[in-house]
Amino acid sequence: MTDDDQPPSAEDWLSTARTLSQALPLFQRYAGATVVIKLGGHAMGSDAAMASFARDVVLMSHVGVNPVVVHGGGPMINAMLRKLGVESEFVGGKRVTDGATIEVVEMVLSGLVGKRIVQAINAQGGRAVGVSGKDARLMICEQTDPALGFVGTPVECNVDFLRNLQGTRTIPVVAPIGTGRRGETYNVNGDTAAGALAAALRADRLLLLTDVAGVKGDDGEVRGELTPDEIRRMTRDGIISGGMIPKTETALDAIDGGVRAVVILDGRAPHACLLELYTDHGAGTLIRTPR
Ligand SMILES: Nc1ncnc2c1ncn2[C@@H]1O[C@H](COP(=O)(O)OP(=O)(O)O)[C@@H](O)[C@H]1O
Ligand SMILES: CC(=O)N[C@@H](CCC(=O)OP(=O)(O)O)C(=O)O
Repeated sequence: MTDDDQPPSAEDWLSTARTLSQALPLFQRYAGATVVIKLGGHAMGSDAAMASFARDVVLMSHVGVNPVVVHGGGPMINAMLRKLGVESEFVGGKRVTDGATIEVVEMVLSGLVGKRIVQAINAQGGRAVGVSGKDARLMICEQTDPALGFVGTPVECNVDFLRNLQGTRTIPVVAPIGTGRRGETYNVNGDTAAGALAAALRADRLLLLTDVAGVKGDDGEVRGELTPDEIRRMTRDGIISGGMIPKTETALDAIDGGVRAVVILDGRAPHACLLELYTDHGAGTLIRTPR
């Protein structure tokens, strides 16, 4: 408060107290829950948008949620590969990753992108640490397909390490880089990594933040809720295609693996995560098995 500021009046205090007492039961909703948030490269906007995302994650942590952030960074990898003159192509939504490419992928994800998120969260008063699937053998992978080179599928996730961090209210920020049993480095699709970690943690929610408002039906309208059967039918009919396929596949695998519900939502929308968790209408498309 500066010398010129008036202290808040009793009415102001009362009004704030009323708002807080209304908010408290709402925040009980996810107290103690584990929420895995996948922040895709296309959902990472300006510094202001990143700060807003970070504020939401810190608020979640303050009200008792255990957030685990898993990030992508495809566009940032593309930019660095271009600068270095390294060609790369995607097959089935995954980057064909040779020996030169994996070095750039690891450098960009673990170095640039991960630390940008860590710094943003810490600047908002949170305590974040950046790790990759290599740290504490968090994500052991096998090669997905020899044709894709160093692309890995997680086969073992040692999440005790994440639980220990949660015990000290530290927010893990995970880069989707895995390690092989013989010490290889693997590039893991960010959605796949988030789904595998969410399943291993038996997370209450997996939020996949992307650049569309949710999963759209054949009329172009975003569906508020879909069941795994509806997702399978829409994929068969070609209504779900392109970059949405790895997301919905991740959602189905995560639900099979014990995650209670998955939400695909627009990470560029202000307070997307808070709106999803703390409003009755939620945000994006909720995917879960019918109760
Ligand atoms: N049924 C659908 N509903 C919404 N988006 C879809 C659908 N089918 C395909 N898409 C495409 O999937 C894209 C999201 O995937 P992608 O761009 O790879 O996301 P990210 O970079 O966040 O991982 C959307 O921008 C959209 O073009
Ligand atoms: C195997 C594979 O494709 N890995 C991704 C990892 C980053 C990622 O998934 O980033 P987004 O979430 O921003 O798309 C890649 O190399 O681009």
